[in-house]
Amino acid sequence: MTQYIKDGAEIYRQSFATIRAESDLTRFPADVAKVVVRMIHACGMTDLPDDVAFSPNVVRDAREALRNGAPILCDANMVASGVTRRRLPKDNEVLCHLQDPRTPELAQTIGNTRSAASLELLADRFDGAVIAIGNAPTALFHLLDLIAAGAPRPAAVLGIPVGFIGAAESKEALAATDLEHLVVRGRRGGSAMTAAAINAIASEEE
Ligand SMILES: C/C1=C2N=C(/C=C3N=C(/C(C)=C4\N[C@@](C)([C@@H]5N=C1[C@](C)(CCC(=O)O)[C@H]5CC(=O)O)[C@@](C)(CC(=O)O)[C@@H]4CCC(=O)O)[C@@](C)(CC(=O)O)[C@@H]\3CCC(=O)O)C(C)(C)[C@@H]/2CCC(=O)O
Repeated sequence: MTQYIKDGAEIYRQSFATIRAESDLTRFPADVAKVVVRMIHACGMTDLPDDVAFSPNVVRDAREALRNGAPILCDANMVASGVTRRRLPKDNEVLCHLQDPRTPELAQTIGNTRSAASLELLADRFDGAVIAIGNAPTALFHLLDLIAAGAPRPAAVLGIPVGFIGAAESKEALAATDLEHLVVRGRRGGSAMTAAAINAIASEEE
């Protein structure tokens, strides 16, 4: 029989110990460090901390919002699917409107992607929400434009889209705002990493 670790809790324990041994987390406050550990866990890149930028209250404010029942608004179903529901403190709604029948038409009307349109359809839920962008740079750009134009302000924005076209630029644009935010600078990001960040914020347990 092949020998390997079969105990899920032990796998997690050893993973987090390895991440903490191999990553430099010293510049992060304890609450942000826990989030970054879980993001590394989702992508296997122990140099990820070099690219993480954040506002000081992002974890505190996002956590408090979730405890008050705020929804989590996502740009992709992959992000929404990755959120572990049992970690959510108030059985919070996790919403993605990509499949909403109104999305393709709105995308045509605004001349943008379906990802951007799907987020616009959630604008009446922005107030105090936690917004998680893990895939689409256009969704993040559009979110910032909507807020600049007067849409309600979310409690926090996790801006972690991956890619080559607009990903780095959209995250720099978010980091330049006064919104509570966490970003991974540059091309790296993705739905798994973003869901992991939400999961870490939702519950303080590792
Ligand atoms: C340009 C797009 C990018 N997508 C990337 C990577 C992945 N996307 C996957 C999937 C299944 C989806 N991506 C869409 C969001 C789709 N992707 C785009 C768009 C064309 C435009 C977004 C943008 O540039 O801002 C976007 C379509 C749109 O009109 O918004 C998706 C909706 C496409 C679809 O299935 O219709 C779909 C989302 C599914 C969901 O709801 O979860 C991948 C799994 C690709 C694959 O199939 O291999 C992958 C997942 C990456 C991740 O971790 O999330 C990029 C590389 C991010 C790229 C944007 C940047 C770039 O440089 O091109």
